[in-house]
This record gives sequence, structure tokens and C-alpha cells, in this order.
Amino acid sequence: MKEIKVSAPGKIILHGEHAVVYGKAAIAGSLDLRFHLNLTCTNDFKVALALPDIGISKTVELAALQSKIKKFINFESFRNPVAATEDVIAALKELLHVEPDCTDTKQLAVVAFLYIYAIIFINKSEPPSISVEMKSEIPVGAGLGSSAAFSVSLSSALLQLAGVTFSEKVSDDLSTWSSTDLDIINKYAFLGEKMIHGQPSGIDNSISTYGGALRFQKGEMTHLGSIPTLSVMLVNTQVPRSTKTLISILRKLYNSYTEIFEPVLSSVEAITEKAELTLRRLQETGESNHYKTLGELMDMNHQLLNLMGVGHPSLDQVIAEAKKCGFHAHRFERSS
Ligand SMILES: Nc1ncnc2c1ncn2[C@@H]1O[C@H](COP(=O)(O)OP(=O)(O)OP(=O)(O)O)[C@@H](O)[C@H]1O
Ligand SMILES: C[C@@](O)(CCO)CC(=O)[O-]
Ligand SMILES: [Mg+2]
Repeated sequence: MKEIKVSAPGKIILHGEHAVVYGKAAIAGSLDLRFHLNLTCTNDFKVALALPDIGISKTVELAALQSKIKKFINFESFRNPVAATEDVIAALKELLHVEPDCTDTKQLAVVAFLYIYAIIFINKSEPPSISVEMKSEIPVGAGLGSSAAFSVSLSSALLQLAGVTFSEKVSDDLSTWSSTDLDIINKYAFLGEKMIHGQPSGIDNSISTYGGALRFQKGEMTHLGSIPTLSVMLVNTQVPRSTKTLISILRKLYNSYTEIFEPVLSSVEAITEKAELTLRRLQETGESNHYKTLGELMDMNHQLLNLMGVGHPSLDQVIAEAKKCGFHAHRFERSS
């Protein structure tokens, strides 16, 4: 029985979170916390998905999937996957017995999975029967890119099954992809993120696809090659939230007070630029005064995120405690 195993990393955004949705620059790096996917080919004419971390398990008949959504699927080419329309999302929700106005991102994970399956396979004469299990080391809804790692894992596994992309063996238990194939995987993963976040910038799926540390702005990314190795302490407040909700909170504020929030977002970008420059200087000179600047930038970034409506008292508490020990921080973890 054919099996495919893939994994994808989570991410941490150092600066520019949320502002990046408005076209501002952000810098981020991948984490060694990963999302794991195990796909098995079956012969039962079904697509089965198990997501034990979020308590979801769904099986759909291939015939039902085809009859429900085939007419809505626009296919141009494998290289240019088309985003889901309202019609196809509605049809998938109906198939899954999910309310039409459901915004529960756990349910939307299944919608995203079936949509990506459908755009890859639905026009084939014999779409494959598969059973997929996905488990993650990345906490859900903690700001560490779990949704992106989910979308990257499922896109890479399904594209590999379809023979659209090919992984290359690096060692006995490790494979990788060419940059052309990574570009394709990233495009499909972005469509998955759209289902889960609503209006993502694309930074999370890009970091999870390409790894390393990136500067990202308006879909363009540059690898931050030579920056110093920094130890970052992640604190999980255990207060989960949905990024989709936070994005919409800021969107409402931005629409009501655009003249106030434009300069706020520009200030966030100025922090990102200054941090990038400081990291480079630190790498070149090793001078310790740059750590002080990085700390101050973290503090300012945190205050701006609070102003943007995406903070949480639990984060302020963590930051206050960290400060007592000389640490500076901003909200990698947030709550709705
Ligand atoms: N382990 C998992 N199993 C199944 N689905 C998951 C898992 N982790 C994340 N997801 C999907 O991602 C959603 C959470 O995504 P959300 O964007 O709100 O948080 P995040 O990606 O962890 O944080 P951020 O986007 O701020 O980095 C879940 O509701 C689910 O749809
Ligand atoms: C909050 C946000 O900036 C990052 C989510 O991890 C949203 C996005 O860029 O899509
Ligand atoms: Mg997410």
C-alpha cells in the first residue's frame, strides 16, 4: 500500500506581524516544531482525514465529492491553482454538514483539505482513495504558524501523490524538493491558508515551505542569510485564539480609523527595518549594544500590537515577568 510521509515547520515572526497583511515588511524564521502528515492510499473510493489534535475525523465518499463540487472547480494548470470561490466553499460545507456561515477554523481545516484535494484530483478519471492523518508538535492557535504548516504538509503530500512535484532523497529518512517544486507547494498552501485565515499575507506558508529566516513583503521574500543566532524563549499562555478573528479585529479598526492606523503600521515597519539592520550590524561587529536596541524594538513592537487590538492581558503579564529578569518580549502568542 502506497504511503507518503511529510512534515513542515512552524514559524516565529520577529517583527511585522499583522502589519504584513497591509503590505508592510516582516521578518520571520522557521521553528524546529513540526507538523507531521501520514498519507495511505486505500481502495475504498473514499477520502478520510483524521486530525486527532483538534478532535476531528471525517470521511467523504469520492462519488459524493465529485458530484457536489466538480462543476465549481476551475482548473487552469497545476502551476496556477485557483482560489476557492464562495460557491465551492458553500458546496463543501454542505457536503460536510457544516453550517454555511461557520467560521470555526477547525471545520475550515477540513474544507481546506478537501478543496486542495479537489483542485489536484477531481478532474482525473480515477481520483485516488486516501486516508490521511495529521499530527503536530506546533500548538494550535498560538501564533506559531500551525495552520500554515498544516496547509504546507497537505499540499506537498497531495502534489507528490499526483506526480506534480517530486521529492529528492537527502538521506535515508530525509527528502527535499527543488525550488520550482517548493514554489508550487507554496501556492497551494497559500490557498489553504486563505480558507483558514481569510486574508493571509502569505508569510506563514512561505516560511513553512522554504524554511530558514526570511524578510517578506507583498509576496516577495528574501532569505536573511547572515544574521546572528539568537536564542528565543517561547512562552505559551495556554490562551488559544483564532488568527482569522484577530485579523478581522484589526481590519475593523483600520477601516474606522485609517488615518490613525496607517502611521501605526508604518511604525511597525520602521521597527522591522531597524531590527533587520541591527541584526546585520550585530552579526558584523558582535558589539553587545545591539542587543539593547533589539530589546527596545521588541518592547515598542509589543505596545503597537496592543494598540492594534491584537494583544491580551496574559501576554502583558508574561512580558512583565520576563522584564524582571532582563528579557524583552512581544506577543508571539496571543488570544482573541
Ligand atoms: N494539529 C492540527 N491539526 C489539525 N488542524 C490544525 C492543527 N494545527 C492547526 N490546525 C488548523 O489551523 C487552525 C489554527 O490556525 P490559526 O491561524 O488560527 O493559528 P496558528 O496558525 O497556530 O497561529 P498564526 O496563524 O498566528 O501563526 C486550526 O483551527 C486548524 O484549522
Ligand atoms: C497575523 C499574521 O500577520 C501572521 C499570522 O501568523 C497574519 C498573516 O500575515 O497572514
Ligand atoms: Mg495560522
